[in-house]
Amino acid sequence: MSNLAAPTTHEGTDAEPRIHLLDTLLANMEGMIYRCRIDAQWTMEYVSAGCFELTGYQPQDFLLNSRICLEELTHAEDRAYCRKVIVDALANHTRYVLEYRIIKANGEVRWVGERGMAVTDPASGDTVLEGFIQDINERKRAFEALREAERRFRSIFENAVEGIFQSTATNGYIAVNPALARMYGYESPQHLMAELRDIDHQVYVDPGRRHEFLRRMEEDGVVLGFESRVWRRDGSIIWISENARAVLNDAGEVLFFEGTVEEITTRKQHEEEIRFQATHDALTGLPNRTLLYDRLEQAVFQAHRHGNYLAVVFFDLDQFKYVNDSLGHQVGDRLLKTVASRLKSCVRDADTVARLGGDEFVLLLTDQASEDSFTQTLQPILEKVATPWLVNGVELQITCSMGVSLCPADAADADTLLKHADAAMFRAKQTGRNNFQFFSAEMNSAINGRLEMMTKLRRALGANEFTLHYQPKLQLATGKIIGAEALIRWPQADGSMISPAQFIPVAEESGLIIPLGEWVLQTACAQIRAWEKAGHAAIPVSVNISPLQLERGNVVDMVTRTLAETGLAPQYLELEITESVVMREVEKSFAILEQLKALGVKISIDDFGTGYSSLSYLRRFPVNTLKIDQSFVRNISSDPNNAGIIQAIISLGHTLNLNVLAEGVETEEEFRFLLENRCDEMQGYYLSKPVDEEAFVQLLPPSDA
Ligand SMILES: Nc1nc2c(ncn2[C@@H]2O[C@@H]3COP(=O)(O)O[C@H]4[C@@H](O)[C@H](n5cnc6c(=O)[nH]c(N)nc65)O[C@@H]4COP(=O)(O)O[C@H]3[C@H]2O)c(=O)[nH]1
Repeated sequence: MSNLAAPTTHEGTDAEPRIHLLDTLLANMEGMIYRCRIDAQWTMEYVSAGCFELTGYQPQDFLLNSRICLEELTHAEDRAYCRKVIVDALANHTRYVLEYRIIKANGEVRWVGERGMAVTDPASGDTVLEGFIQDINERKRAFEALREAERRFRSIFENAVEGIFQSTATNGYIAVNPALARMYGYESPQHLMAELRDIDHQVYVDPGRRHEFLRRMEEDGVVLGFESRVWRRDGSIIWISENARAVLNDAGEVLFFEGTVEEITTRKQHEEEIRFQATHDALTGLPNRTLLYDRLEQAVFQAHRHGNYLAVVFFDLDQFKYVNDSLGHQVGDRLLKTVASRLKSCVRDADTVARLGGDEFVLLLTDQASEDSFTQTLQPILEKVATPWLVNGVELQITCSMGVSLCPADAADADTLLKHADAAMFRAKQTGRNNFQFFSAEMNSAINGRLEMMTKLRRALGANEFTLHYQPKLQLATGKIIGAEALIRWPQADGSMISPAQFIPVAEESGLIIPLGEWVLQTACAQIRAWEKAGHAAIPVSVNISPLQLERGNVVDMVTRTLAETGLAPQYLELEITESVVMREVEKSFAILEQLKALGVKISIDDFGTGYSSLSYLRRFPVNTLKIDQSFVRNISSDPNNAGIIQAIISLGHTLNLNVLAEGVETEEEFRFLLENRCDEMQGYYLSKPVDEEAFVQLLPPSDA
């Protein structure tokens, strides 16, 4: 052993080659083989050549501590540890294994690994240590880096806000982090893993959810944004979103799944709120038009499929506008809420009560075995809605009208069913309200008739097809014609006339009454001026103002403009407003009438006696004339009630200093009665039917008469 620093003796020549081999091996070995004494310096007796590579010192530097000793070479902080491990091994007669730092000759600190054992020197009989020291700096550094990375990842795992899990394909968890345990309501990850052994049933609320998770995993190897409802430990339910992937082995087999879990309950609640708002009515919480259509389409589908009946009920409160106008919107809203809950209480859970807006509701009654069973549902609704309710200590009552269309009998699609139910509701209103009507084919033709009429009306207005007739008014005391009522006429190509009773309601319904009414006003005013200019005595002409004109059209502006355009003095224009319209919106009507009065035009209340005017209102209203409705004039002799009513109206009118006119006077008898009862004026076939302008002009007295 040429580079052995200590002298060694070997007996026998056959040992030479072995010694040579050992020499070579020891010299070329990475690391240092040593023999040392068990003393304070670990005094070296033998050090192999690898010593230089390992420490930067020559083997001779160590031998018998000539320049440096092993104790000194060892990093000061590790010396005690090294000594303890060795001493313990000696005591236990075992090998020792150490990892510690040395300080090389150039001052560099490096990690080394050492293993060795105590041996007895056969020559001296002393116990010495023989061992091997190797540089493990790189391995140690890699290990440290790994440990650091592991520590960092564990910290992320432990402290993440999101839940993190590893789970098996067979329904159990391998690892979960504290966030997931908290999210699912468990004390710790350990508790969660101990208790949740069946993810399929214990975690997911909706059956088949785990199956879906596994299906997607199998298909794509990942599951992204997987939203589910899951149980918490206390039985409550939360929404979660999972992102997960399959971890595979080299053979491509699934080892486990790992992923993250985010709680999204609040987001889901917001989404749910937004969805609810988009599909429900804010005031009553009932389904709105959008949701109604959805449900209706489904119900139609089901009715076809199962052969059951479906009823679509159009529901509208009677005179709801009065409640709103007279008691205010707050009371109106409360009423609508009350109605909504009453309606719900009358139908089954599977049925739908929706609000379309205003006081319009739609009911979908499904799954009925026969058409008759609907009647049994609707009758109680009429009664329930009409039950009085208390508002600020005052008892109020409101009724409703309903129209019903049936699927499949009346229509097979949602739109037509709704349209038919609406038509039937219209009929219920016409037949005195507080009732329900089933749709009939004849209603359908009425709707079509109305639609056709609307189109024709619009065209006729553009083509200026209308004309005015005038019906004279007679002053009973003098027998003189003192005015006229302008009445619209719609002559047809065949010489016939369409009655205003037919087309005025359609014009009202379509809004066409606004331009039509303006045309009437302008034509009448221009006509009076023309008569005047032609040398006839100027007489006032009255024009009918429709409810919609009063409600929507700006009547005051229209009259002001027309008077200015035609140059007519306002006292020659009289506006006839129906009593029921005035009474419908008392305050609004009052304001408009005041402004009209200020313009100087006259105002008469048409159809008086049919609209329940109260005396106090009449006194306030700036009107000139009460026109007794023709229904009272008719049969005066045969019906003493009518005679009494007319006498009462005349006397009331005179008390209030108003002019009283009776319309629809057809007979001498009626004429005499009115004369005797000091009615001021009359109008009717007895004197003249409404006639065209040329015929009317013959009735007019000359200007100096
Ligand atoms: N049986 C009978 N009827 C008599 C007698 N005297 C007059 N009449 C009719 O009674 C109606 C009186 O007009 P109204 O009550 O305002 O009722 C009017 C009015 O509400 C409406 N109307 C007519 N022209 C206009 C108009 O220019 N504008 C508006 N908004 N409505 C109009 O149409 C309704 C019907 O008008 P008309 O068919 O012209 O019917 C007129 C008139 O021809 C009589 O002695 N016996």
